[in-house]
Amino acid sequence: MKLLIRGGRIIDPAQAMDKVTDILVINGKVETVANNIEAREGMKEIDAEGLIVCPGLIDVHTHLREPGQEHKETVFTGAAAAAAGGYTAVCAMPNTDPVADNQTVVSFVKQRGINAQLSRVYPIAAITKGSQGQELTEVGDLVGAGAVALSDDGQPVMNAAVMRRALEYTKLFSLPIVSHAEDKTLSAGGVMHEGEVSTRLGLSGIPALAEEVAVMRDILLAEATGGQLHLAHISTVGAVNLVRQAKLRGANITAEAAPHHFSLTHQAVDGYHTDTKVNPPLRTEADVEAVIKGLSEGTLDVIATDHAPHSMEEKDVEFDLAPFGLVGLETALALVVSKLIRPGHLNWTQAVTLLSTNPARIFKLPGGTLTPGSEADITIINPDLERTVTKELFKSKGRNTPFDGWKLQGWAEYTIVSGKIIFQRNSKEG
Ligand SMILES: NC(=O)N[C@@H](CC(=O)O)C(=O)O
Ligand SMILES: [Zn+2]
Ligand SMILES: [Zn+2]
Repeated sequence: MKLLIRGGRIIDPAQAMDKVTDILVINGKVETVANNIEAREGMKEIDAEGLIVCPGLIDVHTHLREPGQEHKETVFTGAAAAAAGGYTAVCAMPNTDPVADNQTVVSFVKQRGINAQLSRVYPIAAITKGSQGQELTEVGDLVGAGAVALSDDGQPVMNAAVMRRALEYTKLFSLPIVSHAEDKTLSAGGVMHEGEVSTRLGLSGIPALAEEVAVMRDILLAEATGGQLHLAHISTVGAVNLVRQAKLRGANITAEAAPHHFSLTHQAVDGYHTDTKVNPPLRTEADVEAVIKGLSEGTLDVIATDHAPHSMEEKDVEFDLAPFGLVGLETALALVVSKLIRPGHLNWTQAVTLLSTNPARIFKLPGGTLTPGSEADITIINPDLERTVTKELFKSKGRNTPFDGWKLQGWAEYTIVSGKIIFQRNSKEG
């Protein structure tokens, strides 16, 4: 199998490359990146003129809902959504039913991912049994079954002693601990950001402090243990500042932010649309600016979707009762291009670093570069293509997006895994 991608703008931050050239893929691996590669018989060719060619996007924070909640999403539909969004790999969060806290569920998710033959699926296993926050899981077994990180995402690990032991123990396996940083005693009962909008709408608030207290605790535990901490969905000014200060001290931590936290504020909740109900909640304008600054200066290392599909029936209830979460795989890239690159907050090298290079490095995954010999996981992006987000066209089963009807620029044209095209944009769908 040979694939020649011709004349694209290749952006590979891992080798400080940003140039218009060709790339040849043989047997699933990048063979060469060079000018004027000669086309040979039996080679498939892609004309990438005017397009961006970069290492495949990797989402380190996806909820796939299988096993147990297949009406919301399956590994197959989630991996198809990922492919359509330009992602060549996703890390699947363990808050399934049952929870991925044992080898059986972890290998099941991994195998489902292999069977789908779409984007790669890397399971994340639970930190504690049942994600109940009490008893640690068997890390060695979980790593053996294919877990690439541990997380109780959806729930914080409220017990600091448990988190301390988890950070200590996973050091042996060089495994990141992904923290859903939320102090439940501060967030309890809240359904949106605590501020002027929650007061006006009469909804109970989740204060920024609920995130910041937990972020600070986890940073202290990471510094004390030397464990590898990755902070999920950072959303407040204070949390960005805490991460920045910790990094200046040399702490072994990384952090991510989600597209909805740089694209929307709590004002979007006005109207009580439950597709704006997400945890952590949509915050203030100042928080959005801090997240954007954090991404542009490198305080935040990763853009991750926190793709959290729910069914229409579950979301079609009063705001207080709806589950938290929104889908993100099929809008993330266009939001990065439209909200960060076009306005000049990020350049393309920074965007690819946040979407591919850093995710691969932090979670120690294949891909993340187009250096010869590496996996041919490649995303080809049309930076100028403008489309209207149409949730009915999502490959995901989830329709819970606050971005439906938005006109956005910058969409994946091709998603390639191991040299195989797993997604190609249909020109009719635009
Ligand atoms: N983000 C969300 O609002 N929901 C996530 C859980 C989580 O990421 O905390 C979910 O699993 O639905
Ligand atoms: Zn979470
Ligand atoms: Zn999540």
